[in-house]
Amino acid sequence: MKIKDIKALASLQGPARSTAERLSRKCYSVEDMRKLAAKRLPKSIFEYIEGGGEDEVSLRRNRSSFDDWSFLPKWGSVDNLDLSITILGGPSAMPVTLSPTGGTRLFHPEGESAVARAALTAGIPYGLAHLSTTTMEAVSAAAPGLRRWFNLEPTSDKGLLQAVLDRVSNAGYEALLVNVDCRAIGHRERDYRNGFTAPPSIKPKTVVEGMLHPAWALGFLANDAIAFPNLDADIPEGPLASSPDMWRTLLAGSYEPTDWDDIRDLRERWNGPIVLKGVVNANDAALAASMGIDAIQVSNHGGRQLDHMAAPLDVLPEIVAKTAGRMEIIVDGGIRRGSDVVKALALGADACSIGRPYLYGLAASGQAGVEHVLKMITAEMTRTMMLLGVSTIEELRAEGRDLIRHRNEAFARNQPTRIPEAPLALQK
Ligand SMILES: Cc1cc2nc3c(=O)[nH]c(=O)nc-3n(C[C@H](O)[C@H](O)[C@H](O)COP(=O)(O)O)c2cc1C
Repeated sequence: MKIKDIKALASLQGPARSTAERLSRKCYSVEDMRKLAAKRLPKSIFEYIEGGGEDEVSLRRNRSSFDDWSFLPKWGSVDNLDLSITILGGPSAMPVTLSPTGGTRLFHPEGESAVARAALTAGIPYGLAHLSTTTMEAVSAAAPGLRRWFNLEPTSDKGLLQAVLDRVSNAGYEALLVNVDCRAIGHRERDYRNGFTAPPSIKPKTVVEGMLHPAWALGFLANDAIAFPNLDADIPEGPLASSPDMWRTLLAGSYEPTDWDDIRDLRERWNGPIVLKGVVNANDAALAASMGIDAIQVSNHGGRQLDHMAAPLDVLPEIVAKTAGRMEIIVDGGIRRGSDVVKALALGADACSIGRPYLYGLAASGQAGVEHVLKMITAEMTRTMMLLGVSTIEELRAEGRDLIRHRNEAFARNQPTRIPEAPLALQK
């Protein structure tokens, strides 16, 4: 080889000029971003994101359910590939939304505002947690123009409920995401073992963890203490931010609708769309549709609540059949690739939602990290649809069941239809 050939081969890269460029050089998947987040965060904080309830069976199933489905691509032209959809009466650049996550400033000082700006850049809706660490008004101000949904933890006190609904509406949130899977808090044993409290309390272990993760610790100490300001008006006992037991206090029950009457009541009070989040039971989905609920988010809370719960993808076909187009269906839990979104849509979902993937991005690199995660998912969806042979989401959903097959279905098809006769020699 001549010197000039070697020179042509050597592609020396200069230093990255922006965080986005740095990420695009070293982060090719959500899993890569997860590893970056794991390096940046103290173990107890990272495991708070990662963990699930009890033995984490729901958590693992969420992921494995996607591996059970295989693609059957079709050959044909793919023109003007378009990922955009209409969901809850408005546009989204792709069939992905950002699911609410409480305590977000624990992971990065810019917290929910950074997530909101990234969602705006990507052109997709963001569901803000009632237990967010930034006020709903500040998130609105950070990303005007963003389609904002609010994750309501309803209270049985109707006066208080109405005050929260008025505040949510005044702050420009168009839809409510109402939890129906949090009547008790899941037993997240990683958190207990790690001594995780929110806000983090200072123990010798916390100091050591902070020293080992100086970038996180500096950001954490230089910014406002973690608090849940959306609750300020409605928690009579004062600043929950100072109580290490606040998660348990909050989720002990008083914020959950006790039954369907509360959902009916909410339907009458709120003019915009309502999404029930945490439905996996097809009968509940049908009941919600009959009450004029606009959508459900089929979800097991990312495996963080009830363990041994069905994976959303596994129950999706049944729910789609039972609701028969009467409501929109969003699916979350275990989505880590654009191809996962394509699978859920092929099975009849209208959109998917993600939690941990965008938190990994946020923890690793703030707004740029969330944007990079969304760019990767967009690129993966685009590539998957191209290879599958579909150009639009409408086409994907219409042809869905012909383009995807469950492993048990494939196995059943390959089984002989009758038991073969024994060879003559053995019949005697
Ligand atoms: C750290 C963390 C906090 C969460 N907080 C909330 C919350 O406040 N309200 C809620 O409805 N769901 C919450 N979720 C669940 C997500 O909205 C979503 O259902 C779940 O993360 C989806 O699964 P995935 O993380 O595998 O994408 C939280 C999830 C995580 C990881």
